[in-house]
Amino acid sequence: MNYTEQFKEHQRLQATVLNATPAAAYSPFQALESQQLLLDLLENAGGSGIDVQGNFQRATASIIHAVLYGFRIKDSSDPVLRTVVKLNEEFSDFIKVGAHIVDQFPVLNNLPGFLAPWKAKAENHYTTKKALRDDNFRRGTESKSWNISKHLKKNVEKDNLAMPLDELSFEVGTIIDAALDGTSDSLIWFIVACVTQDSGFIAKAREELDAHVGRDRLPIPEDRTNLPYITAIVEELFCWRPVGPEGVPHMNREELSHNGYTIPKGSVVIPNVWTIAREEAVFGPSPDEFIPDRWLSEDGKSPKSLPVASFGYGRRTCPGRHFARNAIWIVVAQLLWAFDIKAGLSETGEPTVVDPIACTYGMVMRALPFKASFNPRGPWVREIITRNGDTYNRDIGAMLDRIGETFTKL
Ligand code: HEM
Repeated sequence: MNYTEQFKEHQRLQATVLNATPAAAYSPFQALESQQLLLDLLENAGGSGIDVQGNFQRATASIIHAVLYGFRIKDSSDPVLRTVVKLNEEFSDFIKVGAHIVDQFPVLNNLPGFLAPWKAKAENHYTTKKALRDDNFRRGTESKSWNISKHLKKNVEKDNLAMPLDELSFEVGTIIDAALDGTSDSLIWFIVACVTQDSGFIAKAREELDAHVGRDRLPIPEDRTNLPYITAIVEELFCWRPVGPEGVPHMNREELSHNGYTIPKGSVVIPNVWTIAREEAVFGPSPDEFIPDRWLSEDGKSPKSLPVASFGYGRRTCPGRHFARNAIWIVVAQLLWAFDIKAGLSETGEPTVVDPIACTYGMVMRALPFKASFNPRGPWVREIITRNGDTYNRDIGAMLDRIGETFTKL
């Protein structure tokens, strides 16, 4: 969508539920799903390892579907989750610059459908997406407890905004699509970092966790100020493996001049996020190595503010960055607290070799499937993770209503 008044209206709505303050309200739910993830990983502990993708996708999908629509995703084969994953993959293929000849020659869009196969593909994509989004939005708005769909619908009606409900439904679905890949793929890259890049960062994180959290409870979001090294790990993750290394293409609305180059109005500008994240003058030496310490102040006691390109920039910067940071932070803290994470074993019992750069190409840089094993660091881990049983017996309606109450005070 162009940078129109209509687009700005959507951005304003997104800000009301995704800015730093509202985003903090979702932390209890993110912690709950992180705990469920630990339980799921614990189930497979001691074996030859598991394919990590399904578990991390499920956890992320469950957080976002719960807060946006009021229902959780309990299984990685859930049809709602599988449809979002498939649509995101299709979308990533569609928007590759030059993927279709019509991108170079827009006039070809006047051809009849049988000579323009991209039209049927796009139509089919849209129809599936709209049906899924409308169905989820209906579930959300008809649900008894608070959720973002209900909250936004109420605000659109209260403020008399000229936004039809199916446009709002599309808006909420866009947040789901945007949130799923970035968050789950960053977490999967974290596992790759644990398995392939440990030159001492795990021991350092454990030292911090043992000192401030101990072994009687899981880390919680409120521990964040005491755990700057965990924050440093998360920031390094965004830089080491930006999930969108080619950023998102933009078009400049005015002619620009940069470093002596003229960029004519209407050019497609593609930010090279990968290279920006490897700028030694900003991030220090060895940018290809996973070095969380570069994100710490000189005394090592607080995170250092460095620019992060992974979330985009300017007026289109990712509105979900606070949500993403919170969700990833709690999972990283709890995983490091709980497990020794190693590469999975082959059929003959040998550790498999995980290639730290094996990935998909397209809008999203996703680690290729690999196996990892998650073994509890000690007996206290199983005791604490299983202490309260399955998280599916929690009253999520009550949790969501508490988030709603927080919103009334914002
Ligand atoms: C590590 C996780 C994430 C990364 C790396 C990421 C990155 C990005 C990037 C690069 C953009 C495009 C910015 C541009 O156009 O320049 C974007 C857009 C967006 N992101 Fe994120 N994001 C992440 C997680 C999330 C989450 C958790 C949410 C919501 C809860 C979210 C919601 C959005 C939305 C709504 C847009 C705008 C989409 C549009 O314009 O249609 N993102 N994100």
